[in-house]
Order: sequence, then C-alpha cells, then structure tokens
Amino acid sequence: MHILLCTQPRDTCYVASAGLPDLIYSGYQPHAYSWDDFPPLKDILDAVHKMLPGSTFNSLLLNRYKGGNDYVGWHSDDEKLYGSTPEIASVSFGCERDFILKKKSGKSSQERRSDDKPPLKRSRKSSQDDQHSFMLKHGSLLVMRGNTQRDWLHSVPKRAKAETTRINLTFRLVLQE
Ligand SMILES: O=C(O)CCC(=O)C(=O)O
Ligand SMILES: [Fe+2]
Repeated sequence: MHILLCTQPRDTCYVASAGLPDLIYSGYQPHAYSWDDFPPLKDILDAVHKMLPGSTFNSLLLNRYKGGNDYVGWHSDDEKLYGSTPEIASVSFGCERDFILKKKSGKSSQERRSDDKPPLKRSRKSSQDDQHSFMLKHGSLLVMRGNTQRDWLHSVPKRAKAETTRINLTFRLVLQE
C-alpha cells in the first residue's frame, strides 16, 4: 500500500466568514474555522480594517514558521475566489523573516519594454527591478493589491539564522457570487 503524505513546510490555519466558497490552494482544502473560534484574530481583523479604510477582508490564512527551516515557496495568491485583483493584508509577529517578491517570467521590466534593443541584450538576466526583498518585522503590515498576484511571485525562504517562531496573518476578501 502506498501512503502519500502531503505536508506544508509550516503550520497553517484558515479562518473565514460563514457561507463563503471553500478555499482550495496548491492541492489543499483547509477546514474553515469561524472568527468566533478565535476572538483575538477578530480583534486584529478590526484593527486592519481601521488601518485600511475602504478595504474589506472576510478570511484569513494564518502561517506559523517554527524556525528557519519553515518557509513558503514561490507562489502567487491568484485563486479565482479572490477575483482578478486580490488585496491581501499581511501582518507579521515574532521572528523577522525576509519576504521576497519576484516578477513572473514574461513580465520582467526588460522583456516588457517595447524599445528596439538587440534581442541578446534584452534576454540577459532579469534586472534588479524584478526582485524586491523586505524584512518583515514584528508588528508590520504589508499590503499587496492591484496586479501584484498577476505579475509577481512571492516567497519566505528558509533562513538558517531564524531560530524563533514567526506568525503571519494574511487577510483576504473571498468574493461571493
Ligand atoms: O508569511 C508570509 O509573509 C507570506 C505568507 C503567504 O505568502 C501566504 O500565506 O500566501
Ligand atoms: Fe502568499
């Protein structure tokens, strides 16, 4: 008998308002907990709504990185249920970790240029504009919106020096039909 264990390289938990369509990402379909199960998370949601007037979030994907071996690989949060221009508010607590944004291939600032540079020059390795790194500190709020998920990948790579736990909360809006 073959047993296939699919585990993520960090701990996750999903919280969502009642009645939303199920979240399925990278082959996972997490159980949706209720906000009432976690009053402190509801308080943080209220604080985020106050910080970002005009934005609405109704779900939360929580990540726990227990140390530098825990990570999230390159991905974009472009699931259909978030619509074409998802807004994601990401709050971090605990150990500082690097958060890296990398432009998707075909979207690089050089490839997109419509000037008449020779093809050889144009196909050189991606420019510095195509990757950005942010150190996400305890208590920080990072917002991704617009075409970020369409045009960019992001990751939190392994870091040998990160010894303590980091908790990250990504608030999202699941659209309803
Ligand atoms: O931990 C982070 O800062 C990012 C988490 C993330 O990208 C995600 O939950 O989709
Ligand atoms: Fe993400």
